[in-house]
Amino acid sequence: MEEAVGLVLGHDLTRIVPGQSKGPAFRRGHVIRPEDVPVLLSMGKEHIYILEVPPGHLHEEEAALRVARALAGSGVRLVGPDEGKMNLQAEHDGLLRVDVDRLRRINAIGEVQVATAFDRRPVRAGDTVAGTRVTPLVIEESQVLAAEAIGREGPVIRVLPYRPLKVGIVVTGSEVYKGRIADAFGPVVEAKVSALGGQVIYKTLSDDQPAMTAGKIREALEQGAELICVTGGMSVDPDDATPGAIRQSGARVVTYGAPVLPGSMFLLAYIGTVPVMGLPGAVMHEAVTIFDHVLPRLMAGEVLTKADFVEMGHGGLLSKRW
Ligand SMILES: Nc1nc2c(c(=O)[nH]1)N[C@H]1C(S)=C(S)[C@@H](COP(=O)(O)OP(=O)(O)OC[C@H]3O[C@@H](n4cnc5c(N)ncnc54)[C@H](O)[C@@H]3O)O[C@H]1N2
Ligand code: MOO
Repeated sequence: MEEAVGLVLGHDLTRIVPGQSKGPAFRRGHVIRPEDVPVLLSMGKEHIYILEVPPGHLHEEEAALRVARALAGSGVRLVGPDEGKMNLQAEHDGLLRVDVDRLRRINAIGEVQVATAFDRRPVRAGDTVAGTRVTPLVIEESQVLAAEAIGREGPVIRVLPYRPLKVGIVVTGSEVYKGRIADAFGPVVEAKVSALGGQVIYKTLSDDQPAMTAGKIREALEQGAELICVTGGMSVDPDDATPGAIRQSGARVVTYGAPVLPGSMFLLAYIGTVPVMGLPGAVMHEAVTIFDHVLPRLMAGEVLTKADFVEMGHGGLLSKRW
């Protein structure tokens, strides 16, 4: 080890003090000093790597940087390299999109590793949405070129911004309309819409009468709503009039019922290009429901079809810890 004094480190050296810290104690390019020797030995380094990159090969940091550039589409910025790893961060709040097929092909190259969050996850500005590093300290450039070729086919990782939509909320239920209980559903919907940058421009109560609810949906539309949420009355009770009311408003129903729990009695319809959602009681009561999966997609401009809902069953049993 003492012979290493004066030589140049080939990669960042990580030091972990359990329960306290993890990070690079020495960085690539550091010239080893005599006082570093006991620290290196305390980190278990009796031997160290000195940088030497043969022709046709890349150092791990340059490789990770090039792979990260190949992955990053709009709304994503690069951070690093640090300990050979590059992170991709969301530049703004939005819907994460991962091209899962391209991701799979890049990870099949061999020694290029790319980990992402799940496709279509809502993310916040500054969230890390993906990370990449290569396995060896020195990698054949051909592997990086293969990743770059896949990246040129189209973006692998993007964050789509939310559109600042004008939103209408129609809260149904005779108990709320007649003032027997206070509305607890409207505030939940309003908070989730506002958190994604939507602006509630219309909010009203309606009795469990299809004609009244349909009329209020039309009123929201006339006042400029670009997305409409109708709450309650979505289930099988004779008083549950909301699906019929949404149909009566002239909306084209994409799905009534979805393979997601909680929230299986959800309805999505469109009046022209304006989405109209029917939100069942669980959306008021549970922290994470189908609403949290569908709203970000609509706000990001996706137009959903029945096939999109059919796909939701796998993973559709939602966890409170999501
Ligand atoms: N036999 C079946 N039972 C149930 C089914 C089913 O398919 N078959 N579906 C279940 C599901 S899923 C849900 S969710 C619930 C209720 O869904 P609804 O959307 O019909 O909810 P409501 O009947 O309108 O209300 C239920 C409950 O919540 C209160 N509520 C509703 N809106 C408000 C509001 N704005 N503020 C405060 N409280 C509100 C309402 O008073 C009721 O107590 O049905 C399952 N059962
Ligand atoms: O549609 Mo209910 O909202 O699953 O619990």
